[in-house]
Amino acid sequence: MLQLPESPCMRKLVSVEDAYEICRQITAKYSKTFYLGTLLMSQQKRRAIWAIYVWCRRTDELVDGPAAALTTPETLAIWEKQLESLFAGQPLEDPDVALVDTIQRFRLDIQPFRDMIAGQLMDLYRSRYQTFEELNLYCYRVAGTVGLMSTAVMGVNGGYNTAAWNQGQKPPDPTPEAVTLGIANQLTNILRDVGEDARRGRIYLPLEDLAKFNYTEQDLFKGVIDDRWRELIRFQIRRTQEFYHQAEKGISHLAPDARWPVWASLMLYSQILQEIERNDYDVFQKRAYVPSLKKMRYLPVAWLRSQAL
Ligand SMILES: CC(C)=CCC/C(C)=C/CC/C(C)=C/CC/C(C)=C/[C@@H]1[C@@H](COP(=O)(O)OP(=O)(O)O)[C@]1(C)CC/C=C(\C)CC/C=C(\C)CCC=C(C)C
Ligand SMILES: [Mn+2]
Repeated sequence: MLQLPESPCMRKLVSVEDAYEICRQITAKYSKTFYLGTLLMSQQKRRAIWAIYVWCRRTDELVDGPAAALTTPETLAIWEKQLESLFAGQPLEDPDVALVDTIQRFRLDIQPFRDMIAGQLMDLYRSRYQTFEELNLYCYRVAGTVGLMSTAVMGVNGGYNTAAWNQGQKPPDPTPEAVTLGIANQLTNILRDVGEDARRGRIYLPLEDLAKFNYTEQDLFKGVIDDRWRELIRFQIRRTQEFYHQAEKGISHLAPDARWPVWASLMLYSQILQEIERNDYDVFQKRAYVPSLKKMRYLPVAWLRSQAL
């Protein structure tokens, strides 16, 4: 379990180097897929992504972790005050030392961080989404924001303006696609975790979609897998794949050294959708995951795409 501040006291904090090492270890422990992606980046960018990852993970744990029952809107308000302190250059805990360094090096914007806290707040008072539009807003807040934070670190295609024919033109902005990839990842996460969420009384699939396929909340809580369910999930998978497809178009506008890691994480994470199909849409009893060996096989394909597309 990740720790929240015991008390933001006057304790001496670790060095910047040690703080990044703490963030590396936490990223490696909690997310094999994203950690693998960061290993394909330059040292400076990869460390910054670890620092961001740890802040995001800790924010998520406030509402999703083992101590979530103790979290109130007030807890999130305190967390946001702590965030403001980081942006003012004042770390309060060891991993924050790395994030403060990252914020300053990459001139990060505070807004996506605030938006993510707003997303976690939604989890405190909502356990249903009526429409896809409502779900989309939630997904932007908890995951599209990660796309914005990461893109600020990874950088855009700097070579664009140096080409004579591009003089005076702005380089294409990949941030909409970065948000789209975050949303695609979150939609995938929701499909993978339907059973786990149902056991906590939560349904993230839009209720309008359940109705469209004549599948009820009671069916979902009972874990009914039949043709209505398969059609419903196929529909969700297709929609999510469209988000991935849209996101792919932005990758060539990222800095060249960021394209391989992003292609790799996109391909690995979207592969979870195929695993759900392979499990015959049983997301109640089985957790769809991509085996490590298979992940490795995607790396060269991701590399080829990063060079060619
Ligand atoms: C390779 C790279 C740049 C990775 C970014 C790593 C990073 C900073 C991840 C933060 C993840 C996090 C802890 C977010 C908190 C909210 C949350 C839990 C969101 C879900 C992530 C996955 O969580 P989980 O731990 O459940 O995953 P697994 O158990 O390991 O499966 C989310 C699904 C959201 C993840 C969203 C992203 C990584 C954003 C992706 C977008 C980009 C990297 C921008 C790319 C740019 C273009 C132009 C396409
Ligand atoms: Mn969560």
